[in-house]
Amino acid sequence: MMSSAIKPPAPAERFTQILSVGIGGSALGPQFVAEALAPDNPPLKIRFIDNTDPAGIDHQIAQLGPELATTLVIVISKSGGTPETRNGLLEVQKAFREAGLEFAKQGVAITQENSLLDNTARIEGWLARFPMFDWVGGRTSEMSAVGLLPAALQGIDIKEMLAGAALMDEANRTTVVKNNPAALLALCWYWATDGIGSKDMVVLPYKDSLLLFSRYLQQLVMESLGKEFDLDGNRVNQGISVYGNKGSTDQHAYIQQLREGVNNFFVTFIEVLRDRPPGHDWELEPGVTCGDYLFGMLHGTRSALYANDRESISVTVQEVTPRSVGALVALYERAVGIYASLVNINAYHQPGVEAGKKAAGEVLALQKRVLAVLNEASCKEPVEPLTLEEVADRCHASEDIEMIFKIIAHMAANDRAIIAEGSCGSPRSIKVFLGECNVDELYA
Ligand SMILES: O=P(O)(O)OC[C@H]1O[C@](O)(CO)[C@@H](O)[C@@H]1O
Repeated sequence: MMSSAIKPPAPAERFTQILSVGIGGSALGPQFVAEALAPDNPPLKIRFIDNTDPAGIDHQIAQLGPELATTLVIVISKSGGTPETRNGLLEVQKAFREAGLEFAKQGVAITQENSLLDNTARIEGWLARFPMFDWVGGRTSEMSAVGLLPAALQGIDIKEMLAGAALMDEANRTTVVKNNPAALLALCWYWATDGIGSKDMVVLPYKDSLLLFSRYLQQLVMESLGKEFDLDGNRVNQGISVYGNKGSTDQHAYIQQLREGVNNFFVTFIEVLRDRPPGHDWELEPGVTCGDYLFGMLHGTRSALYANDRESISVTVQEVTPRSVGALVALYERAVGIYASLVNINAYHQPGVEAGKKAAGEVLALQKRVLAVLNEASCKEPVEPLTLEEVADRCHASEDIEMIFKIIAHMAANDRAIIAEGSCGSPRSIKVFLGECNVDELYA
């Protein structure tokens, strides 16, 4: 990539679209950068599968239609074992098989060497594999192959992104705090939130192309700073909540509450000085352009909030370019690191996420037991529809009866279980069985 060997294709070359499969730090940076910087008619248009929602995946694949044949699929996962990403890959591979296409010729993996994904891509002979390094965190991977490969293929100048990030890093190396942008930002967060996350960070870029900045920052800040224990093992429940969208759009949504409601936030205004590329501006009323209105809205809101004791930070960039976006990414990555040091926590792990993943695994394991019990009862002659209590008893999981109900309701909604009596609106009334008896199938 750095040698510029990777270029977007010329028209009528082999690929026309990119389908990126990844989640969290393996999706949010590329999504933000595509929205911020991709040209209006990129050489390769990018779309994302970033969830294990089957309908969402179907929607992306349906929208590709016959262009699946000319779609480069980039599967991104640092660990190479994230279930949502694995499921997205399996769904896409199924779509390729059904279309009579060979996935390996169009698949690219970005992952740590020897991960499950890396080994799959190697054994199946995918088009290419790009390494992710252990020391690059998922949420700080935008400037690695994770962000740079999709960006380069969309015709975005990745050398300029890196140059912007490098300039910002340079500025952040000074030990003179008032000249160090990341240290200043981190100190502002500390000041605004009393160093305990007492207020939320509302991120408001006044520029449509920066719409996804707040989503990107949400993971960067909250997954890094939201920690139960500090580095000395004290329970601290640290973190700063992040939300936002864009101005002035949000002025017509929730700014009313920010100005007059509960004072539990600070705003970060992202101001972009250049409204349009040179030579395209015009005055829609004497002396005033459309961009002047945006400028007025930003500064009007900022003053109105200030007048009511609501604090804000303003970050100003000249224009939205690969260089300024690279600089913004580096600024926030460093500010998060510095803030973590200020409050004595580890910004670079995420133990809390593991709890949810483990619990999801337990739900799926319970579902297999429920299926085994229902299968046995459904294979009887005549079929034996079971109540919730009966299913729970036979699963030896009476304490999980609510979860068993959820599992059955989900299966019934997807035609994988049949409600013989009662309705899901009144759980104790239902009797359930499977439409088919799968004698040969081993569910447990
Ligand atoms: O890149 P991976 O390993 O698939 O992980 C995806 C995301 O999952 C997390 O581990 C937990 O949400 C994030 O830190 C990470 O960005």
